[in-house]
Amino acid sequence: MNYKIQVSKLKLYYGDVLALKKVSIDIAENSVLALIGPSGCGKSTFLKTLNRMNDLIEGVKIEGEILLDGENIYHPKVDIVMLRKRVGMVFQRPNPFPMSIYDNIAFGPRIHGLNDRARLDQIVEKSLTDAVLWEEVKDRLHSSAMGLSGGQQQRLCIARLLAVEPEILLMDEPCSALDPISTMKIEELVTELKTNYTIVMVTHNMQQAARVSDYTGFFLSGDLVEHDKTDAIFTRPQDKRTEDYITGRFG
Ligand SMILES: Nc1ncnc2c1ncn2[C@@H]1O[C@H](COP(=O)(O)OP(=O)(O)OP(=O)(O)O)[C@@H](O)[C@H]1O
Repeated sequence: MNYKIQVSKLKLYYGDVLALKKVSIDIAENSVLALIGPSGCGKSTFLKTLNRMNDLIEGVKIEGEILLDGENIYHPKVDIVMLRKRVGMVFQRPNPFPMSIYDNIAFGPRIHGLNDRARLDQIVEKSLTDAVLWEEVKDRLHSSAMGLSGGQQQRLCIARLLAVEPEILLMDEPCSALDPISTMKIEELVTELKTNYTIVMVTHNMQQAARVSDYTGFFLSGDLVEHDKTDAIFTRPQDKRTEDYITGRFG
């Protein structure tokens, strides 16, 4: 098995509070890993360590190691802008920029120095096609992205990530603000995207974890209690706490 990310003995402190306690997990390339667990158990904190989003928070201290393609992403020489290009993130609430659909998608490539109009046109069409949004927006590319529905905005945010050709997509409860049909579209999209990307997704919805992920990790109070193939986690968990959680006995 080819591991895209290898996390070993990762600890994260917010000041004196230990929010991640020696988390170790290997994440297979071109797979979907779902992270489940009760509120406040450290899922989002863990997700953010994978593209160093926690570095911005004062008082955060990180120990342990995260390798991306074998290279430590916490090495002082790592270029964080390049890291975030490789490891993109989608948030709970869609956050399009207040500009046109086209400019949202072209934003990243332009920042990275691309200004050729024909090439940008191609990237915009490909990214929107890959995010299964092209057909819905191709006739209004120059209208404001703020006029899209919530579900369309979330797919736009995914298209915006794809435009800079990442390798890993981090998704923090990407469907929590969406209706059931938009949720289904994002789930179908995730299943398609894993052919080309490695995806790590936080979700509160266990049916969603069961539907879209290949692997599932269960967090509790900063511990990664158990991780395995999704099917194994949901049918024969090894740890009593995982079983209690997935059967709804707590959380
Ligand atoms: N910026 C911060 N400063 C201090 N403590 C924080 C910060 N962010 C998170 N925490 C704490 O770290 C712990 C883990 O939080 P985290 O947001 O990772 O949990 P979560 O599992 O994603 O929760 P939820 O499902 O509610 O989003 C919590 O106790 C939280 O209060």
